[in-house]
Amino acid sequence: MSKHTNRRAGRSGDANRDRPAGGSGSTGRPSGPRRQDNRDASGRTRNRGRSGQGRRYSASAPSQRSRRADPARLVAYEVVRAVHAEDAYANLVLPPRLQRRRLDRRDAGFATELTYGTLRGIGLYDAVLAECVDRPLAELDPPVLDALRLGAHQLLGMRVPAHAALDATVALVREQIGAGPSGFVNAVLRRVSERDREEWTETVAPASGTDDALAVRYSHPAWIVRALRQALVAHGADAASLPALLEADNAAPVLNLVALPGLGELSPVLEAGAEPSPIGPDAALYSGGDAARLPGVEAGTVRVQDVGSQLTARALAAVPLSAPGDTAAGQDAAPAGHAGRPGPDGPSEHWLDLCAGPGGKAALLGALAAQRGARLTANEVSEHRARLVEHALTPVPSGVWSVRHGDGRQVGADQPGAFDRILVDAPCTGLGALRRRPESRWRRTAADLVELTDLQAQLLDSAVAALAPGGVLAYVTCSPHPAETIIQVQDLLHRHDGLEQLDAKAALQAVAAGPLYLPAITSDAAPGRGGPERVADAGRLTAQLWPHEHATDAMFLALFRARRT
Ligand SMILES: C[S@@+](CC[C@H](N)C(=O)[O-])C[C@H]1O[C@@H](n2cnc3c(N)ncnc32)[C@H](O)[C@@H]1O
Repeated sequence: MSKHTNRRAGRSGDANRDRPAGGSGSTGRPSGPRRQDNRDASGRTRNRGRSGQGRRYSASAPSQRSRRADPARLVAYEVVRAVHAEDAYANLVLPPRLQRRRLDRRDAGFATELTYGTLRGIGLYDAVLAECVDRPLAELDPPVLDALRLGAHQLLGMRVPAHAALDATVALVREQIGAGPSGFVNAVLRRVSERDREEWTETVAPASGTDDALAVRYSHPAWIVRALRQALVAHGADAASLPALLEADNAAPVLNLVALPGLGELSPVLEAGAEPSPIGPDAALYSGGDAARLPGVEAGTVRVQDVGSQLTARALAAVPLSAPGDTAAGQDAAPAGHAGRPGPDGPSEHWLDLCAGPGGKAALLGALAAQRGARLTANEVSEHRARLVEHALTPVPSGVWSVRHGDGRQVGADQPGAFDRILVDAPCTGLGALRRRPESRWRRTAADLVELTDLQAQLLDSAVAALAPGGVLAYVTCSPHPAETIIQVQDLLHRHDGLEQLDAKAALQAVAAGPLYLPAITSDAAPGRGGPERVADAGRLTAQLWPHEHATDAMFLALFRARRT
C-alpha cells in the first residue's frame, strides 16, 4: 500500500458515507437518509429540495452560510453534471449557460477550460482520486464525484493555487450538494493537493508503462490507446509519436476559420488578431476567444471549421473528372485549373454531399460550386441537422444548392449516376476529433465500430451507384481507425471493380497552402485484406492528417473515380 493509500479519505462501512477519514476537515454530517435512489425519472440527479428524491443535506453549515459558489465554477459543475446525468453534450450545453450567468470573457474562458479539461481528464483524475478515497469511486454520490473531478482539474490541470481550488470547490459543494459532503470533498482535495501533476502521474501511471498505463497517464480509454497505436502504424506514421497524439487530444484546439471562397474576406479577420493558417488556403487560426465577434462570422461568410476538414472538401472539388474518351486517367489527382466549370455546350456539374449535417463542408463546397457554375445537393438523414445544413448554406447563392432530407443509403437507388462529385463524410467513431468533443472518448466503445463500419459501407455503395461515369468520390472520416479507413477502402475496391483509386496525398497537398507531412505507407505496415494489388495496396494512396502533426483533426481522405467503360 502506498504512502497515500493509508491516508485515504472516507472509510468503508463509515456510517456517514461521505465523511473523510480521521474526521479532519469534516464540516458536518449528512442530514438526510443515508442512501436513496438519487435520480429522478429523467435521470437527473437531485440532492436537494424534494422528499424521496435522493440524499438531502443541509444547504450549509451555519458558520459558512456566506460562502457561495462562484459563477464560473458553478457553470462548469452544471455542465459536467448534465453530461453525466443526462448524456448531454458539453459543447451544446456550455454556451447557453455561459450566457445565462452573464460571465465576462475571462470567467467564460475559465469555465470553459474547467469544464472541458475536467471531462477530458477524468481517466487520470479518477485514478488519482481512487488513491485518496478508501472506497470504489462508483460508490460515491455522482455529484460529489464530479465536484472532486473539478477540484482535481483545478489542482492538477490548471495550476489554480491549492487554497483557491479547495475553498471554491468546497463552497460549490456546500451550496449545490450540502454541508456534509463539503467536508469530505475538502479532505479528499487536500490529499490531492499534496502532490503535483507529475508526481501523481508517476504514481498512478509510470512513464515506462504499457498501453494501459498510457491510457491513465493521458486519460484515454485503453481500447482507444490501442486503436490509435494501430492507426499510426497503419497510416505510416511513427508509433513512437503516440504520446504526442494522446497529449494533443487533451489540448484545447485553437479556433480554425475559413473565409468562404468568393463570399468571405479573410483580411478583416487577420486584422482582428487571427493568424493565417500555414496549411489552409483562406484559413486562419484564432486564440482570442469568442469567434462570433469576428467580421463575417455572424453572416456565415467566415466559418469556424477545422483546417483538415477544409482541405478534404477542397481536394474533392479540385480533382479532375475524367472526360468522355479519356481512358488513361490513372491516379492523377492534380487539380485541373478549371475543374467543375461548365463546358461550352455541356451541362454544369452536379455535386452531392451525402452526409452533410451540420453543414461545415457543405458550406465550403457550396461556395466552391458557386464559383465553378456547379450545383450542390446536400443530403442529411436527421431533420434537425438538415435544418443546420440549410442555415450553413444561407450565404451561398440560393440557385446553387438544395438540401435533401433522407437516408443517404437510398440516394444511389433514387438518383443513379446523377452526380459528378460526391462527398461521403461518413458517421464514424470520431477518434480523430477527441480534443473537440471532450466527453466522447468515454462514451464510445469498440462495439460501436461494427455498426458504424457497416453503415459506412452502405453509404459508400450508395454513393458509387449515384456517381456519374468519370465522376469523383471522396471518402472522409474524422477517425484514423484502420477499420473505418484503410480496411473500409480495401473492402470498397473489392466490391467495385469500376472504381479507380486516386492519389489522395497528392490531391491534399495540391490544395494546401503549405507543405504537408504525409508519410508513405510501407506494405508491411498496411492492415491486410489481401487480394489483388489495387485492393491490397489501397492504403498507399490514402491520406491521413493528425492533431499532433498538422494541428488539425485526424481527418482521413480517400479518392476514387468511376471508370468510363
Ligand atoms: C461526420 S458527420 C458529417 C459532417 C459534415 N460533413 C460537416 O462537415 O459538417 C456525419 C453526418 O452523417 C449523418 N448521417 C448518419 N447516418 C446517415 C444516413 N444514413 N444518411 C445520411 N446521413 C447520415 C449524421 O446525422 C451526421 O450529420
